[in-house]
Amino acid sequence: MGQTLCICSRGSITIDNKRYYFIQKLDEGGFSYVDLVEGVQDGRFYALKRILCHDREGRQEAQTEVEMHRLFSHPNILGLAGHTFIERGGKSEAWILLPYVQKGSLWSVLEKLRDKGSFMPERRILKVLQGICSGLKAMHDRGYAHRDLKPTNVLLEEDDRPLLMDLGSMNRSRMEVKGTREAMTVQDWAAQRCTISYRAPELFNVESHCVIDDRTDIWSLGCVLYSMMFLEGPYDMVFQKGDSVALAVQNPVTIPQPCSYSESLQNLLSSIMGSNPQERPDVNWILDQIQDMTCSSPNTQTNMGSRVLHVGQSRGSRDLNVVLLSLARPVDLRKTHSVCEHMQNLYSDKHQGIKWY
Ligand SMILES: Nc1ncnc2c1ncn2[C@@H]1O[C@H](COP(=O)(O)OP(=O)(O)OP(=O)(O)O)[C@@H](O)[C@H]1O
Repeated sequence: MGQTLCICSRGSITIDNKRYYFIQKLDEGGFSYVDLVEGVQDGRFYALKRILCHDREGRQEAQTEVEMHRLFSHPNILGLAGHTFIERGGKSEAWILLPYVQKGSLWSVLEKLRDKGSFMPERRILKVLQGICSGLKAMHDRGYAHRDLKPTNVLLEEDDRPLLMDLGSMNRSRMEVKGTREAMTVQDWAAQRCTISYRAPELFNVESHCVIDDRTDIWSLGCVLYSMMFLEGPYDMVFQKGDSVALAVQNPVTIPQPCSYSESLQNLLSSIMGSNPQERPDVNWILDQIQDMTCSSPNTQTNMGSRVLHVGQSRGSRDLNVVLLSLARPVDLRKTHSVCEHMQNLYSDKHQGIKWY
């Protein structure tokens, strides 16, 4: 990537000999300002992330973020369009040019649903989760961990394809901690770089002799899944009330009840969010679960116009209880019957009887 940049009077910048017009401010992160710019040559929109580097270490961190973007060419990881460093008054600023994703972050989508009093259907959750896991798998397979996975760091394309972004906290996934001093260094680093309400329990009190690995991302993934289900992070309220997140994450996650999502999804959430990292699954196992659930879970919005609200089994019974919500129009009755037939086929192997309500 070239190092040339000029700021012209008409509000344009040049990176790698290509000019971009400034359009408007987009957002502000904890470490950066993000602007919308338009390529003069290609007419495309880009997000320009500007990071103020206070010292040599800050510059190195920004350089690492650039390198992490370059390392991956994956449909679920945001690519890099260009970058440069500019020096001003003894300080440097990293300018990272990224493809602009108009729909914005997963968090902004969840906020809109919450404002409308709506929710995210299970099938949609599974689709987004699968994409996030595919991006994570690419990172973990190459020995890296994201370390700051959260709904504001996932962008959603128009077709709901998620893109992992903000690779500024990424590092090698395996960190071997030998002694109290190293433990404190890792803990202080996590306090700065891993968002508190999505931070894995083992990063709050790092033990003197331990291995931190990519399962910190799995914890954060659980928090992202929880956010999609309940439109807020599991520890958002704890943090907002000023209570201790470090303490709260030691207990098993509480799933608000009644919950309209399938038991499989609730179980998946509980297994992902194990406080003990040794008991947390890896991303491959989660991808397998999602695959199974996508193929077999009937507790989703169907394209037949009816919605299965609940599937469950009474204790000690082989009967399956199904609560089916049919849309009110008469035409949907026929469709409801086809959902029943479909489910009868799905479950006939495993269950002697299905009770419909
Ligand atoms: N390519 C993009 N397309 C659209 N919006 C973007 C893009 N990149 C960043 N943004 C917006 O800017 C916000 C901040 O970006 P980013 O998370 O990279 O900054 P940050 O300073 O590292 O933030 P933090 O560390 O607080 O998460 C994002 O949450 C998103 O709303």
